[in-house]
Amino acid sequence: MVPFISGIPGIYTSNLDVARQVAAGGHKTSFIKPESASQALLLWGMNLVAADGEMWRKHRRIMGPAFNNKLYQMVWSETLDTYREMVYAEGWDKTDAVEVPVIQTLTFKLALLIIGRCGFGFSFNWEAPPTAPDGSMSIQEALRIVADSHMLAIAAPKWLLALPFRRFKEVREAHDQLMGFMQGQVADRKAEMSSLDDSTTTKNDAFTMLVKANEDENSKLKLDDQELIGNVFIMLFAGHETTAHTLAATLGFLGLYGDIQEEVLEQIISVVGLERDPAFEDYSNLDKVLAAFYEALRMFPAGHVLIREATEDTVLQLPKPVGQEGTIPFPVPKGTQVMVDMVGVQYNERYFDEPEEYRPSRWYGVANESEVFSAFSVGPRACIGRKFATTEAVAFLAMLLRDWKVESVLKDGETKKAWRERVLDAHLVLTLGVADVPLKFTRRTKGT
Ligand code: HEM
Repeated sequence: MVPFISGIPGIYTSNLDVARQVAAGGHKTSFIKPESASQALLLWGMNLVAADGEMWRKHRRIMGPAFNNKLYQMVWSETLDTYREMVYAEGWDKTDAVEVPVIQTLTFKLALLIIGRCGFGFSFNWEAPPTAPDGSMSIQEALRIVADSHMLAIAAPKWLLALPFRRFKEVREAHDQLMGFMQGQVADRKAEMSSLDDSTTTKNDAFTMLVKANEDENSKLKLDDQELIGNVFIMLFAGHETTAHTLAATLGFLGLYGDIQEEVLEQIISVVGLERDPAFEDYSNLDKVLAAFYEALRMFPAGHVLIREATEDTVLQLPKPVGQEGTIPFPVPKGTQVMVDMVGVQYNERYFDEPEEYRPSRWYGVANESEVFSAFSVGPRACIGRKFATTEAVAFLAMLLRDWKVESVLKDGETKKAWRERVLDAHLVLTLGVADVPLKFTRRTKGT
C-alpha cells in the first residue's frame, strides 16, 4: 500500500511464515516495533509491549518469571471465587433462568477483577462501592475508569482533557489516584522484599513477582519504578479487553451451537464430575473447553494487527502458492511498515479448512502452547499472557457451563443464521471482538 499524499509505504500480509520473519523479534531481525505503533501504550511508563531491541529483552527478562504456575494457580482459584460472587451478586442464585442482554457486561467485569486481583494483587470484589470509606474514589473504581477510558486518554490532546467537563475530571482523578497509589505499592513491596530473609513472599500476583524478579536482578538490568508501573498497567490494557471479548464470543458461539456445547459439557462432567470444584490440575484434561475458546479467538483475533518496520533494506521470503515448494524473494526497503493482518491469517485457507465455520475440534489434541494456534502471535515476542488468559477462560467456562445451559436470545422471527450474522460480527475499539451478545442461561439440574 503506497499512501497517495504522505506517509510511509506499507505491506499487509496474512501469511504466517512472513509473520514469523517480521514479528518474532530476536537478535538478528531487521524489523522493529515502530514507536508510532506503541505510543498509545506509554501513558503509564515504558513496558514490555512497547519496548524494542535491548530494552525489550530487559523487560521480558523481568516480566518472564512473573508468569509462572503459581500465578496461574492463583488465576484459577480467583476465577472460581469470582464466578461464585457473580452468581450471587447478579441474583442468579435465586432463579432458574436469566437473560443477559449484553454478555460483555459480565465478561469485562470478570476480566477486570481477575487482572486486578492476580495482576495488581488488589483485593477487589464484584460488588465494591465506587467510593472508599473516606469518600474518595475507590481504587477498584479508579481502575475501572482507567480501563474504560483508555481510548480517550490516548486519543485526546492533554489540553482537551484538562477542560472542566465531568467525564474528563473523573478520568483525571482516576489517573492521579491510581498513579499515586501504585507508587506507594511499589515502595511497600520493595520494603517487604528487603525485610524477608530469602525474599520468598507468600503473594503470587504478577506485580509482587515482578518486583521480586527486579530486586533479585543485578543493577544493570533493573527496571526503574516507572517501568515497573508501566508493566503492571500493560497487563490491564493487553489482558483485560482481549480476554473479555474472546469469552463473550465463545459464549455466543456455544449458545448458538447446542451440539458443540453438549460435547464440551460432557468433557467437563467426565473430568470434574458434578459435585467438586474444577481444580487447576484438571486444566490440561479440559482441552475441549480450551478448544471452544481458541476457536472463538481464531475467528475474532483480539490482537488483530501486528505492526513492524524495516530498519534496513532487507528481503522477505514469501512462500510459493500451496502445492509448490520453495519461496519467492521479496525486497523490502528500509522504513517500510509490514502489517500482519491477524484476521487474514486466521481465515487463510492455507491453514484452515472452511475458515468461516466455528469448529473447536480443529484444536483437539493440539498441545497447549503450540504455535499451530497463532492468534497470540508466534516466536519470542508472542503473548506472555497466553496461559493467564486461557487459565481464566477454562476455569470460568468449566464452572459456568456445568451449572447453566447457554442459548442465544433471538429476536421475534429471527433465524439462528441471522442471529449469527447480526451478533457474531466484528466490533473493533482497541482490540477486536463481537457486537453485543444477548444470551439466556437456564439452570442445569445435575448435568442435564
Ligand atoms: C485472549 C487474550 C489475549 C490475546 C488474544 C492476546 C494477544 C496478544 C498478541 C497478538 C500479542 C503480540 C503483539 C505484538 O507483537 O504486536 C500479545 C502480546 C502481549 N500480551 Fe497478550 N493477549 C491476550 C491476553 C493477555 C494477557 C491476559 C496478558 C497479561 C496478563 C497479556 C500481556 C501481553 C504482553 C505483556 C505482550 C507483549 C509481549 C512481548 O512483546 O514480549 N496478554 N498479546
